[in-house]
Amino acid sequence: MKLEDLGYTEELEGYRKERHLEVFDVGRVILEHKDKYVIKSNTAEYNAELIGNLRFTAESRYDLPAVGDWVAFSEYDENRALIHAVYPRHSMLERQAAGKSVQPQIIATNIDYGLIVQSVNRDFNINRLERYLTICNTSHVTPIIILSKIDLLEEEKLRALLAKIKERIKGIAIRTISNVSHQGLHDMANLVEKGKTYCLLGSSGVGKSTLLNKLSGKELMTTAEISAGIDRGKHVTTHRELVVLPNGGIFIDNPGMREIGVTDTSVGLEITFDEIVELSQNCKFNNCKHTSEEDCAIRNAIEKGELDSDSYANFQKMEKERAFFESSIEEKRKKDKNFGKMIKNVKKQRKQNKY
Ligand SMILES: Nc1nc2c(ncn2[C@@H]2O[C@H](COP(=O)(O)OP(=O)(O)OP(=O)(O)O)[C@@H](O)[C@H]2O)c(=O)[nH]1
Ligand SMILES: [Zn+2]
Repeated sequence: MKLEDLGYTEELEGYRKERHLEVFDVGRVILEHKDKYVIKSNTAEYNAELIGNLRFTAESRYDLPAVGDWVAFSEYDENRALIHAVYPRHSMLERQAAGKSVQPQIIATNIDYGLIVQSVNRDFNINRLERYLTICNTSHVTPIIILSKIDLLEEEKLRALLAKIKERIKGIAIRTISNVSHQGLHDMANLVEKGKTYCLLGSSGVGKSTLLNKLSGKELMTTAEISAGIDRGKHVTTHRELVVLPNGGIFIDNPGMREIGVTDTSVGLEITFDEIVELSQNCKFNNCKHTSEEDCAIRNAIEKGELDSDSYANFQKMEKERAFFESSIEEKRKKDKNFGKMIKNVKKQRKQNKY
């Protein structure tokens, strides 16, 4: 493998020379966990940590590596490395938190294309599409719209839907695919450029993982689960967040990416799962957790085969993610508020002291 296969460019090589980083090796961050990283070079993968200087001089999260970053590193032991510097980024996907967030959360960096996936059946929502486009545009990521599950829509309706989108959203590439009939998958594979980095954006269940598996020509999500062994002797099974497909495209798929989707779909949760929301209103107890309570409408419906248990499980998962996201946003707001109060108090104090 060459570094170019991981997305390395002449600009990065130029920077390397300019900053005299040739004494170090070059690698790309493929996994981040707390302050531990897994980086991939043209020859191997390393469990890496930051050199103290990088950690202590960092003024903010932006100065520290994230998945997708290029870093200067040195190997100090077999497959163990120290990260000395982070190369400049050409794009960065951040968590779009409401208000000014105390600590920015970088989801991934150096992404060329954002594949915004919406399924044509239940997920399709043009407002949300525009929101994803905005996320891409602010992040310097080129958006491509992917309409998935077209096997579930008549051709005529699909044509009408495309016309509706094109009327409102202009100048953005649109592709239609089905992971079932395989329509459009060939086109999709041809669209993917070697050495370019992609990320899949979109709600849970629209077919992102399935698409990635199809493009990779194998069951990627399972084979990518390799033992990372971050602590010696203790092997942790971790899913690599950056993978190179056989067609040369580099895909970043990490949990944070999904949370972008979840935050934006929080409103849509109740629409997508209207049946579940409606059912839950028929439970005997208002605070029913749908686990072991008597006369639970949800469990009854699942037992009678009126409600798909997979669908319910998916709903629960998304609901949990949404609740988690909401509470973390709430926490941030509180912190911001406290900080604001502190500033106000200091100002007041100053006024009183007349300095
Ligand atoms: N009919 C139809 N079903 C599909 C298609 N693609 C995926 N599915 C099904 O949709 C469900 C969700 O697919 P996933 O690929 O797991 O969706 P995802 O977007 O990765 O979801 P998360 O991992 O939760 O973000 C699965 O049951 C798939 O079998 C498609 O093109 N047509
Ligand atoms: Zn219940």
